[in-house]
Amino acid sequence: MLSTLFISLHSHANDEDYQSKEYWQTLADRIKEDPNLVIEKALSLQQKFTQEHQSYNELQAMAVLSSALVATSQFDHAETVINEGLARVDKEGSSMLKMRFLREQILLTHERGQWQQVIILSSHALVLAEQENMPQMIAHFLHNRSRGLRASSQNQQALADMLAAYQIAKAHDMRLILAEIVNSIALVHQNLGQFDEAIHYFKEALTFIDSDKDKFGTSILLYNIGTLYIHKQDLAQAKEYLQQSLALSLTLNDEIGIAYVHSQLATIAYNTGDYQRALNHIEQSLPVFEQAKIYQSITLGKLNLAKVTLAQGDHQTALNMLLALENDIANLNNDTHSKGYLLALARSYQKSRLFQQASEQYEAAIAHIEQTASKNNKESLQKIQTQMNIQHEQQKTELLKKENELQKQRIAQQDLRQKLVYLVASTVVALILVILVILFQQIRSRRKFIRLALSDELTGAPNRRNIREKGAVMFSQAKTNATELAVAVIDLDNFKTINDNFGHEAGDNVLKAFYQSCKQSIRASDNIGRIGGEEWLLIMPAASEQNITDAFKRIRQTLSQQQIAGVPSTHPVTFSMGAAAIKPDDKKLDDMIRRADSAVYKAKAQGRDQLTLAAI
Ligand SMILES: Nc1nc2c(ncn2[C@@H]2O[C@H](COP(=O)(O)OP(=O)(O)OP(=O)(O)O)[C@@H](O)[C@H]2O)c(=O)[nH]1
Repeated sequence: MLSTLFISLHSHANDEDYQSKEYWQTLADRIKEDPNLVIEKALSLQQKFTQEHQSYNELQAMAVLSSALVATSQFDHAETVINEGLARVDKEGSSMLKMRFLREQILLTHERGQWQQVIILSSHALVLAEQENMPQMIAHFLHNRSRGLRASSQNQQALADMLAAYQIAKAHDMRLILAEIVNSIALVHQNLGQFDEAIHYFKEALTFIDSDKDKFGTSILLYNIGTLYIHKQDLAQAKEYLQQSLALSLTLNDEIGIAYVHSQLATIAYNTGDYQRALNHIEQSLPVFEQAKIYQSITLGKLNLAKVTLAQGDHQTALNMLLALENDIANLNNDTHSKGYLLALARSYQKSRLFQQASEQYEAAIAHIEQTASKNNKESLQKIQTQMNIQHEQQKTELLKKENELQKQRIAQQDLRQKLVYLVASTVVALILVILVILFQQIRSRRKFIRLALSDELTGAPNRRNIREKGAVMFSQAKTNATELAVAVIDLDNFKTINDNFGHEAGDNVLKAFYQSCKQSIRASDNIGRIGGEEWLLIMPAASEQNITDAFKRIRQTLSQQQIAGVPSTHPVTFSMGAAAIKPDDKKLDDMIRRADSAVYKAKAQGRDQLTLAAI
C-alpha cells in the first residue's frame, strides 16, 4: 500500500498543478496514511523549488514537510523547518501559509508540554484566522488553545473555547475537528477526575472518525480510554484498550505513540506488582520521550522508574531520583501526578527509615489531596456561584426598580402634599381677603348707616335728631356751667318759588349751598343741622347777641356770593333767622327753640331776609 501511494504521488509529478490549493491539500491529507512518504515527497519538492527559485511553492512544500515531521514526532527537524518557514512567510504575504506553519508550531509546543506557549501561539493564530474569516482554522485554533488551557488546568476557559470550537465545527460539519473537540471535552472531565464521563466522550469521539483512515487519531483515543481505565483501577479493560492502541501505533510506526502505550503498560505492571515488566516498559518508552524532548512524559517516566526502583527495594536510589524530580513535577501542574509523587516520596523516606521526613511528606500529600478536592469543588461551585451572582444581580435590579417606583410615588405624594398646602394656603388667604372685604364693606356700610342715621342725606348736614341731641348736650353744659347759649331757627325764604320756578333739583342745590355757606360762616364750636324741609337749627354756645348778628351777616354774605346750579344769579336766595338766648327759667332745649321759632315767624312777617331776636 505504501508503494502504491508513493507511485501515485510520483505519477502525477509531471502534470501537477503546484499553484492549486488542492494539490497541497491532497499531499497534506496523505500524512495520516503515510507520513514518511509525504516527508520524502515534500523534501524533493522543496529542493526542486529552491533550485527554481520558486519561493512560494518552496514554502508550500516546507509547510507540508513540517506537518509530516510533527506527525512522525521528528520535532527538532520540524522546528527548524517551521522557524525558517515563519521567518520567510511574511515576505510572501500569505496568511494561509503562515497559519499552517503556526498550526505545526502549536502542535510541536503541545507535544513538548509547553502549554503557555500553546495558548499564546493559538491566540495569535486565531487573530489571523478571524481576519481571513476561515471557520475551519478558527475552530482549529480555538481547539488548540483549549488544549493548552486544559493542560494547564484552566478548565473553565478551556471549556469556553471548546464550546465555541464545537459550534463552528458543527455548523460546518467538520467531523475530524468535532472528534478532536469531543476528545478534549473528555480530557476536561478527566482533569476533573470524572473518569466515567471522560470514557463516555472518548468513545463518542471514536464514532466521529474513520478508524481505517485515521489510525493515528484512533490510536490516541484508544490510548486515552486505556489510561482512564487505569485511573478506575479496571486494569483488565485498560490493558485491552492499550493493546489495541499499541497495535495501531505499530502499524503507523509511530514511535511516540508506542512509547506512550509502554509508559501506561508500565503503570499497569507496577500496579500488579510485576516490577520487572514495568521496568521493561519504562525502558521502551523513556528514551523515546527523551529523544523527542517530551518533558511531561520524561518526568512521568522517571517518576514511574523511581517508584519501581523503590518497590524493588533500592530506597536510596529511589529517594535520590524522586528528590531530583521535585521541580519537574511541580512544573507539570497536575494534581494526580503531584499526589503520586508526594506519596512515593513519603514511602521512600519511610523505607529509608527517615520517619520525620516521611511523616512530613504524608502530611503534604494529604494537604494536597484536600486542596485538590476543594479546587474541584470550587470549579463546579463556580457555575452555581455565577448563577447565584446573576440571580443576585437580577434581584438587585428588581429592588432598584421597586426603590425607584417608591421614590417616584414619594415625589408624587410630596408634590400632591405641596399642592394641597398651596391650595389650602391660597384658600385661606382668599377666605381672609373675602372676610376682610366683607368686614370692610360692613364697616363701610355700618359707617354709612351711622352717618345716614345721624346726617341728612341730601346735604350731609346733621339731621333733626342729631342736631337736637347735640343741642341738648350743649344746653345742659350751659346750664351746669352757667354759660351763655343761643339757638337760632333758620328758614329759607320763598323756597317753594325756587322749586316751582327752577325745579326741585335747583331747590336741592340751594339747600346744599346753604349748608356749605353756614359751615364756612359759623365758629368751630357752633353746630348747625337740618330739622325740616328748608328749616335749620343753629346752636351757638357762649354766644352773645352780637355773635348771633355777626353769624347771620356772615352766612348771608357767603350765601349771596354762591353760584348755585339751576338758580339764576339774578334771583336772590335769602333766609330768615329767629334767635333765642338761654334764660335761667329754661328747663330744656325746646324752651329755647320755641322762642326762636316765634322769632323766625316774626322775621317772615316783617318781610323776610332778616334776623329777629326773641325777647330775653
Ligand atoms: N327742593 C326741595 N324742596 C323742599 C325740600 N323740603 C321741602 N321743600 C319744599 O319747600 C317748600 C316750603 O314752602 P313753604 O312752606 O310754603 O314756604 P316758603 O315757600 O319758603 O315760604 P316762606 O317760608 O313763607 O318764605 C315746599 O314747597 C316744599 O315742597 C327739599 O328737600 N328739597
